[in-house]
Amino acid sequence: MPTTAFSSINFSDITDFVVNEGHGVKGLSDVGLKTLPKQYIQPLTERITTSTIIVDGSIPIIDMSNWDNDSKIGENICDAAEKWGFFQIINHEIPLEVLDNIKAATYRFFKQSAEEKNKHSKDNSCTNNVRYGTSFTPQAEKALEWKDYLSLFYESDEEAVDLWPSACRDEALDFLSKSDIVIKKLLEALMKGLNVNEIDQTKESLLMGSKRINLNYYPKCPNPELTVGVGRHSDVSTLTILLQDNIGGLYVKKLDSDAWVHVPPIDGAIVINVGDALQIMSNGKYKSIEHRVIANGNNNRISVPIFVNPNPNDLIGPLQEVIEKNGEKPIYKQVLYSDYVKHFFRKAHDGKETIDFAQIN
Ligand SMILES: COc1cc(/C=C/C(=O)SCCNC(=O)CCNC(=O)[C@H](O)C(C)(C)COP(=O)(O)OP(=O)(O)OC[C@H]2O[C@@H](n3cnc4c(N)ncnc43)[C@H](O)[C@@H]2OP(=O)(O)O)ccc1O
Ligand SMILES: O=C(O)CCC(=O)C(=O)O
Ligand SMILES: [Fe+2]
Repeated sequence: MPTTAFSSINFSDITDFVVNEGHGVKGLSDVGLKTLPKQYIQPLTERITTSTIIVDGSIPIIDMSNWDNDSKIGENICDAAEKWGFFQIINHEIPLEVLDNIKAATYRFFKQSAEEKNKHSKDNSCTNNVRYGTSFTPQAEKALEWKDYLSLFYESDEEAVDLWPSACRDEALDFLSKSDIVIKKLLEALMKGLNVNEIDQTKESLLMGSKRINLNYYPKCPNPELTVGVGRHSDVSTLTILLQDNIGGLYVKKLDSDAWVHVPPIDGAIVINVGDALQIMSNGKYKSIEHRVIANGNNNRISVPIFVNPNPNDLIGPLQEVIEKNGEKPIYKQVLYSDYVKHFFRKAHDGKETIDFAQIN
């Protein structure tokens, strides 16, 4: 439990309590706050309303079980990446136990005291590769988001053993390593769809040269209709492999529309989405789609995305094969991937605007 009693949290101290002292929004939720602090009230335009939600469409569900014998699975993956930018996979061969273990580890990490978690905050962490935080970029946001997170950038098992929090380290490493086979299958199919038939070492670095795993915690929220769990954004990854629990609340923007579609939790499924890096490499063929998470008034929710990324030192741009073999005009320029990511992290969530950084004007 937080050391500060509910009655003594002054509203002007909220940011200090949540952000600086490391209690997070979980700390606010735990003390039974009845009214959403004003710092979390989002403008009307950023709240999801029933008028923008559609119920007559849903992202594809792709069964991976017959991968070795059925080339249609690869085609369906490419189709989903073009038309939705999002899909769910089932029978993906990541053991269910690995998924259960990382969910339990997420709860274990966030159940710790603020003092323990805050050892990994931006100011206190002894490494940039481990970061505990809240909202997205509190210093750049006009309204905060109702989410705490732990973000772990993978360098090596040895480094993780030394530096990642023991509450979740082994389970996070296991989820990362067990997801590798399916990540390679997905990338193989997506490259085939671009007429890239071989993933050599240079391509492998570009497509999956770095990985980051985030543990997201969305505590029960007073007045959830006034705020968001995560604001509208697209991921800056190549691909994101997302494990969500059974609560729901992730919404995806339907291509070329203003409608938002719910991503229903399916036991044992993994949600896959195309990130900006793959949209850029495919010269816009695969879509990195805006998505967001609502806050929930009744339940806590967790999710665990693995962001599969280029290497930070890679230059990313439309792949040569796409331009040469397919005879396309590039719509994006070459940018250093770490510059792209820094641009993303230094501003508040702003929908699809990050990609303007790479657009040829
Ligand atoms: C948290 O809520 C989120 C997160 C997301 C994430 C979606 C993704 O797609 S994450 C995948 C990102 N890709 C990578 O991490 C791979 C490439 N990595 C890099 O290039 C570098 O590791 C780096 C991320 C650029 C950091 O390099 P470094 O040299 O350490 O640069 P800094 O100057 O320290 O950081 C730059 C800037 O970013 C902020 N920042 C760094 N890491 C994180 C992080 N894990 N979470 C949040 N912010 C981070 C850092 O504070 C710096 O900002 P300043 O204002 O302090 O200058 C999607 C949705 C969410 O809600
Ligand atoms: O929690 C979720 O379902 C999605 C989170 C997300 O979009 C992210 O962490 O990038
Ligand atoms: Fe995301």
